[in-house]
Amino acid sequence: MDALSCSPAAITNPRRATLAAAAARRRGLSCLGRRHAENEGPGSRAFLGCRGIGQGGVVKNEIKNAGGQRDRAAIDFSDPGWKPKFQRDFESRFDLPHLKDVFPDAVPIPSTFCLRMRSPTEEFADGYPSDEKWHGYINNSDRVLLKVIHYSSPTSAGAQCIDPDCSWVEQWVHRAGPREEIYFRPEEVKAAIVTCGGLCPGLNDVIRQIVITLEIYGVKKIVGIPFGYRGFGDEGLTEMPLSRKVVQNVHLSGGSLLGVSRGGPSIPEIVDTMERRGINMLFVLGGNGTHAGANAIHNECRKRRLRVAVVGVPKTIDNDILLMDKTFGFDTAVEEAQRAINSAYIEAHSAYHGIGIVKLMGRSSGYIAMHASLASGQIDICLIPEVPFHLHGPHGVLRHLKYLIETKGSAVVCVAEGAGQNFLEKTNAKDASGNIVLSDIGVHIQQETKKYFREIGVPVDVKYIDPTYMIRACRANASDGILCTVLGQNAVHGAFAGYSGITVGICNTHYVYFPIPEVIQYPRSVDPNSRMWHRCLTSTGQPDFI
Ligand SMILES: Nc1ncnc2c1ncn2[C@@H]1O[C@H](COP(=O)(O)OP(=O)(O)OP(=O)(O)O)[C@@H](O)[C@H]1O
Ligand SMILES: O=P(O)(O)OC[C@H]1O[C@](O)(CO)[C@@H](O)[C@@H]1O
Ligand SMILES: [Mg+2]
Repeated sequence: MDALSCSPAAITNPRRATLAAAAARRRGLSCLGRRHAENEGPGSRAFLGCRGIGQGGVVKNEIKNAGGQRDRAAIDFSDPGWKPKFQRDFESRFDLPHLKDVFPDAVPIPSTFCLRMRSPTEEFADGYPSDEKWHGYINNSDRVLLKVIHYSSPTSAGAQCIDPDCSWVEQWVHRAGPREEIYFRPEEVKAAIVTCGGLCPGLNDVIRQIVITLEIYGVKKIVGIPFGYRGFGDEGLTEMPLSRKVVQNVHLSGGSLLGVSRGGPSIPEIVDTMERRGINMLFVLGGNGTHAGANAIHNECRKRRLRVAVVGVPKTIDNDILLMDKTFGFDTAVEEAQRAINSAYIEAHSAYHGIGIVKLMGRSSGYIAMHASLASGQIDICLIPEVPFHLHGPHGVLRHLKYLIETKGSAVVCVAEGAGQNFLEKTNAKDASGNIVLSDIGVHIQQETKKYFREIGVPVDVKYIDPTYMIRACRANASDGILCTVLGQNAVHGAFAGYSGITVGICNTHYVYFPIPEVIQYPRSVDPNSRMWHRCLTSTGQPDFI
């Protein structure tokens, strides 16, 4: 069935095609679309069949477009001018909010960031230093291409098309980096850094780079807000003065120098505190929730007409922020997960009928589980939230485990924490930030596995490993260290350039700024029709579990 599911035979034989389409749906493939494409030729019908788009020329575009966004507006593809209109809309969506939007008369000054001649101890009594010959700045009009694959058909694996013909539509986003003109005088800046949400490898590296870069601009007043947004509400939590000296070695250990938290004060309370303390540059390190907060702080500052720059740095081992190649900490988490997987493999391999089960983080996205499975090459079954599965029944995970025990003698399962929540009783519990507290799928699979093999009278030795907090409390690896360095520096450049309500990211290996709302519309998740998920299936050799 698997072999047939997208084969030409499935396309020409209607019964097989039905079976194939069902199998493809289970895997999240676009086989149905391919069948239509073969029968009716390429173009809009194929696109309709593939993605279930509505009738007629005006198409309610519910798919993810090439920017990874769910389109909000209906696009009339019969209009020959739809493409430039789309691009204009895209450009305005990705335009970066700037202080000049609120203060049109704001006058920039030449940048104080110059690598040739800066001295961090310099005072500005005699004017700002400058080096007109230095060409290290980014032009405000520099752009980076958001998506680089031209899919020739919606049926291509992982295709993200805007229109039925999958036309090539260039989508440009703003290049990050130092600008020649800046909108803050360094001696008037009080910069604050806050780290929110769960821990993530690299937080200290980013804090360190923000401090170092601020000092190179000439900023003297730099503080850390203790324990996330909570530090803005609790007067007992005092600001931590930061300098190059303080942060020099912080990247050598994991965690956050400043501490983290979930929940905290309301947005007006946060902005009240910022006003009271004279904070006019805020660097916010966190995930989706933190960025929603950062954007709300930015809006509140605008409402109050405060000259404040709020800049985010996306932090999440889950890698669930839209549009970027990856978030910092993800690589390290995947690498650290290898240790747990390898231990589970050795335990399983050394035991008689050994089964190893490893649960990895990933509330709604299976990136860590998928990448860790791919990297290790030791996983037989990878289960992620994006791909439904059965535990029991002829196509269930347990039946496949029996097959693996019979044929290989051992097996290793990697499950993301958000997978298979439908099997578990909902707790209805929420954390301080309002995130649903998930039930433990790892423990459930462990129990069901033991029960199943007991019932069929096959002895197995099940070992369960939950390295959850170990994979995010460690220090950043080299590749994350570099990513953190660049993101931290760019966050400072963005703030000095006068942008606010933005975040930094890596996009096709280049560094960019995004308006915050564009990256937090919903959590980024693994596309079951992506080449990466297909590669994972190829590597594990697992069948559909539906
Ligand atoms: N919609 C929102 N508006 C304003 N603030 C928010 C919002 N969602 C969350 N926050 C605040 O942001 C902070 C972090 O949120 P959350 O705990 O969801 O972590 P996160 O940033 O998503 O990171 P993680 O990836 O670790 O979950 C909390 O202090 C929370 O109160
Ligand atoms: O136990 P905590 O600290 O609330 O964090 C758990 C959550 O943090 C995350 O790692 C996100 O950072 C999720 O994968 C996980 O659900
Ligand atoms: Mg979150």
